[in-house]
Parts: sequence; structure tokens; C-alpha cells
Amino acid sequence: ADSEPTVPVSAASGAVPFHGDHQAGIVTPAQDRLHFVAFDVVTKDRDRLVSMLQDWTAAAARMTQGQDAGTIGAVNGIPEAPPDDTGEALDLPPAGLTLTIGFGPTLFRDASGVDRFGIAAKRPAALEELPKFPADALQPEISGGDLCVQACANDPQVAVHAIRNLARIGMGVVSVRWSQLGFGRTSSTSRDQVTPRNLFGFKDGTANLKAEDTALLDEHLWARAADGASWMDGGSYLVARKIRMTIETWDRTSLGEQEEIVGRAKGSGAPLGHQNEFDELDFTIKGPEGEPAIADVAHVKLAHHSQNSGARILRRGYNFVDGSDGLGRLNAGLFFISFQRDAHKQFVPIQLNLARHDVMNEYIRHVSSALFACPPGVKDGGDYWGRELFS
Ligand SMILES: C=CC1=C(C)c2cc3[nH]c(cc4nc(cc5[nH]c(cc1n2)c(C)c5CCC(=O)O)C(CCC(=O)O)=C4C)c(C)c3C=C
Ligand SMILES: [Fe+2]
Repeated sequence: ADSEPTVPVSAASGAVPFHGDHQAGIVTPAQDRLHFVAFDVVTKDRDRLVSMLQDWTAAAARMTQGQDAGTIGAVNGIPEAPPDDTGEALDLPPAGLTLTIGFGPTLFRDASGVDRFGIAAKRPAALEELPKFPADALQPEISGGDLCVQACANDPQVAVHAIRNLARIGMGVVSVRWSQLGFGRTSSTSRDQVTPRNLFGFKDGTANLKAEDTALLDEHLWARAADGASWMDGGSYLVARKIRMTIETWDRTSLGEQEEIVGRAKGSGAPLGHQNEFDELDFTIKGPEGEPAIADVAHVKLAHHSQNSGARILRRGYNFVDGSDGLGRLNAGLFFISFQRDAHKQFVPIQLNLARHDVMNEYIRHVSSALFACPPGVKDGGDYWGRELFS
């Protein structure tokens, strides 16, 4: 509350370009709100699926620029037909809306191994299902999915409107499997942004990969044709993990213990034993008793690239509160999203290290998981989401 916003209001309400080499919504400065949805494809007809992806692309290009989903609009059609836009974003600005699509492993082969749409041979090795991690408590009904769309915006109504219209356009081809609302981004993806706080009250996203780190992004974020799948050249892999936080227990933990668990000061975000938020982590710095200032089991040490064969990820998660659980506790946590060039080489080793050793595990539980291949950007008006996969 005591810091000045760094993004001017006009930028927060403006439009993010839809066309480009990479999809928007990955290195785009993280917006404030999320509506994430996973769909099951319910048709067996490849042509219908491709045709829906073309319709989705056209609608996404329009909605991200602040226009109605369809060319007629919410209120200009004939009275006898349902409108081609649902109307709740009329009069609202684009609000930085980005729509990012991903393809799940089950789109390529179903659980019995059937090549559903003739694309099984194009499934990249990087899109193998994620392994089960120690203490995972995953709920299948809010995990996985054939397709996902990540809608981010600075106005929740704009994000919800976009997902609702995509679901409407996809009726008969896809059905919503699960969806998640999020608020208060828990990561910065640009150095222009103030680091936000998660529901443990800590600054989150300080040591994230940032849009400005172009060489690191080439190394750790963007998939390349040489990685094995030419249709993913310029794309990235998205991991989503809904992580429930037992915040009532956390709130009864002392400040010192909270800071030891994270490895950073709660106020400034500086690594323990360091001065400033953005100081590089130095694990040789000692505390007053000669012990390492950052404990070996501190979250930031276990997640650090030096402890995980150099693996780095771009985090883009959101806080969530889904009401309460009927036992007087908030159903709250972190909807973790990360983008990386290969989740099996980056997210998996980091998460294994955390699942085995992180003291934070006493206060969190992973309840859903999903992996999606996000193709490169839509180049122009003649291109569409998934063209290279389906051509
Ligand atoms: C597998 C990847 C990660 C999961 C899952 C994860 C969950 C998680 N993290 C926090 C809070 C913080 N994380 C911080 C840093 C951090 N976290 C990961 C990875 C996962 N976190 C990485 C790679 C890093 C950066 C480590 C580094 O290089 O320094 C921080 C510190 C601030 C920051 O740098 O962002 C906090 C705070 C929670 C609460 C959580 C699950 C609920
Ligand atoms: Fe973390």
C-alpha cells in the first residue's frame, strides 16, 4: 500500500497484441486476474475440432482487442437468434486480456492408447504425463484436460467473459472439465513490476525468469524445433498445480520460523543474511551462530537452479480463495503456473526436491495437476491455434 503503482492505468486497461512469434500471456507482465480452464474434447471428428480452433482463434483475436467475440456482437443481431457475444464485457476496456492455449497429453492418445485425431505421432516427449510426486493428493476431476486456455486480465469480468464465450463457441466439441479463478498475481514476469505477495504474506516472484532476460528465456523458456517437435518451435510447456495452503496453521507459526522456511525476510523479501530483495543468493553467508543464514531445507535453496542441475522456470501463478471448507477454514492457496522449455527437465526435478525436503510441505497440499503444450504465437489473421499441429 505504501508503494506507487508502476504500471500506468492506461497500460492496465489497454490491449495486448494477439499476433506474434510467441503466445501472449507468458512473458506478458503478469496481469492481476486469472480464469484458467481445462476442456475435454467430446467429439471424435477431427474436422470439427480444427474448425472450432479456427473459430476460437478469431474470437480470441477480437476479444483481446476489446471487441465482441463474434462479428455481429452482443446487441446488434436479429432478435430471433442468440447473440454471438454474451455481453458482460460491453463498455469494458480490453484490460490487458491475454488468451493462451495449450494441448494436453490426452488430446494425442486417450487412456486406452487410441490415436484420437491422427496426431499421436506428433506428441513430443516433453508432453509425457508428469510423474506422481511424494505426498501428492491429486483430485482427478480438477486435473488434466485435453485443452486449456489461460485467460489473464486486469479485470476479472473481462477474463471470465473470454472463457465463457470460448466455452459457448465450443459447445458440442468441448466441455469444461475444470476451471479456476485467481487474483493477486503471485509472480512478476517483468522488472517493471512490483513483486506481489502470496497468501503466506511473502513476496513471490523475486527470483523469477523475467521478460528482460532474453538469453535465459531462449535457454529455459522457449521450445525449439531441435527439441523434437517442429510444431512447438517458439512454444512453451505449461504446468498447473493447485496448491492448497493451510493458512490457519501458518498464521500460528512464528515470524522467525516462517522466514526460515522460505529463506527470505517477510518484509523486504531479502534473502536471509542479505540486504536487499534482489541480492543474488549466497549460501555461504553465515547467521549469528555460524549456521548457514539460508537453511539447507529453505524453500528458496531447494528450488534454486544451483541445486537442480541448472533448471529454471518462469512462474506465473495466482492466489485463490474458493470460499471456505465447511470446517471454518478458508479454501485458499496458490494456483501455481509455470512455463518452461521441457517440464520433465525443469519443473520435475525442482518439484521432486521440494516434495522430498521442503519444510513448507507441512503447510501446503498439491490437489490438482496438469501439463499442456502451448504452441507458438498466431502469426497473422490467416493463422490459427494449432495450425502446425493439425496440418
Ligand atoms: C516446483 C516449483 C515450485 C513450486 C511448486 C513452488 C511452490 C510455492 N512457492 C511458494 C513461495 C515462494 N517461492 C519462492 C521462490 C521459488 N519457488 C520456486 C519454485 C516453486 N515454488 C522457485 C524456482 C523459486 C525461486 C528460487 C530462487 O532461485 O531463488 C519464494 C521466494 C521469492 C521468489 O524468488 O519468488 C517464495 C515466497 C509457495 C507459497 C508455494 C506453494 C504454495
Ligand atoms: Fe516457490
